[in-house]
Amino acid sequence: MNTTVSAAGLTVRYGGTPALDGVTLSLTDGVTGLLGPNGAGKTTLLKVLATAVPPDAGAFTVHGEDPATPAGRLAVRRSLGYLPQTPGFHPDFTAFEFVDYVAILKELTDQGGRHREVRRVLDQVGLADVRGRRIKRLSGGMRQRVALAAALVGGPRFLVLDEPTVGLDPEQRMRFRELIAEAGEDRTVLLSTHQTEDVAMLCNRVIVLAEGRVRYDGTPAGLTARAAGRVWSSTERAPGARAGWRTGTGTFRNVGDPPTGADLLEPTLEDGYLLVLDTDETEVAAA
Ligand SMILES: Nc1ncnc2c1ncn2[C@@H]1O[C@H](COP(=O)(O)OP(=O)(O)OP(=O)(O)O)[C@@H](O)[C@H]1O
Repeated sequence: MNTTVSAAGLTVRYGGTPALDGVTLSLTDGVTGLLGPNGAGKTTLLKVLATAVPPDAGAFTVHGEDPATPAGRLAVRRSLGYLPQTPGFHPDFTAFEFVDYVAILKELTDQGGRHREVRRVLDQVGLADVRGRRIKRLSGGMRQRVALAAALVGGPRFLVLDEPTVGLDPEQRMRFRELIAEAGEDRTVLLSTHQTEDVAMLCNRVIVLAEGRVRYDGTPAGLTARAAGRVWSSTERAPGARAGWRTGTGTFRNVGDPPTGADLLEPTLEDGYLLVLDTDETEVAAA
């Protein structure tokens, strides 16, 4: 598949401390999940790729455009949809007014066409019925959908989503998965999340970031496979476990180094993620 976003050596330092430490990656169309512990640098990476923060070192291109140049930056911004971690809503705006405002910033100048586009994206995220309601009167899940509509307006080819499913109930999260999967069918989506389940269910690729560096870059199945033979069940707390807890059935579920003859269980992507964070090794699948 064609590379749409290509980055090499991206570095951002805050007061000398690197938040991003030489990140190299390339993205294609589809949904790529970005996982990492708190403070790993996920939001910083997304801000750089969304051209909100310039890197201190390294470079990247989006659809061949280089945002280090003024013309390239404009071209990247025109093809970008960004859902930030804390969308800056004006609470007195209605859902329609907010998305329309973002559409104006995205230079959709023809009012008739723009209003049609705003109605289209609000419809797409299931907010057609409440588009005239003030944002302060919407639920948290509805506000997230307004933010997604704002990211989708204008049909961007590169979508950057920073924890879009945080705080959503299971039904809303499933609805979001549908929308994100749909968006990824014909564009590049980079999705930062703490929900390993979201990554397992909708991403074709996953990048794990820790301390500003890429620790894993490959398929979700490959990340899950990292935990093969390393998850087991026991009746007592296991000393070799990196993590272990008593489940609802009364037995312990352990992840780590099992004893010989242990009762092995099917690993999940979360198990693989946990074990990747435990090592200093880096695994990057061939592009
Ligand atoms: N504006 C800033 N000034 C100083 N330090 C910052 C700033 N923004 C981020 N950092 C630091 O950079 C590091 C990476 O932060 P970042 O927000 O990118 O991580 P994250 O992976 O998104 O974390 P989380 O999962 O908690 O959202 C952290 O140590 C953070 O404290």
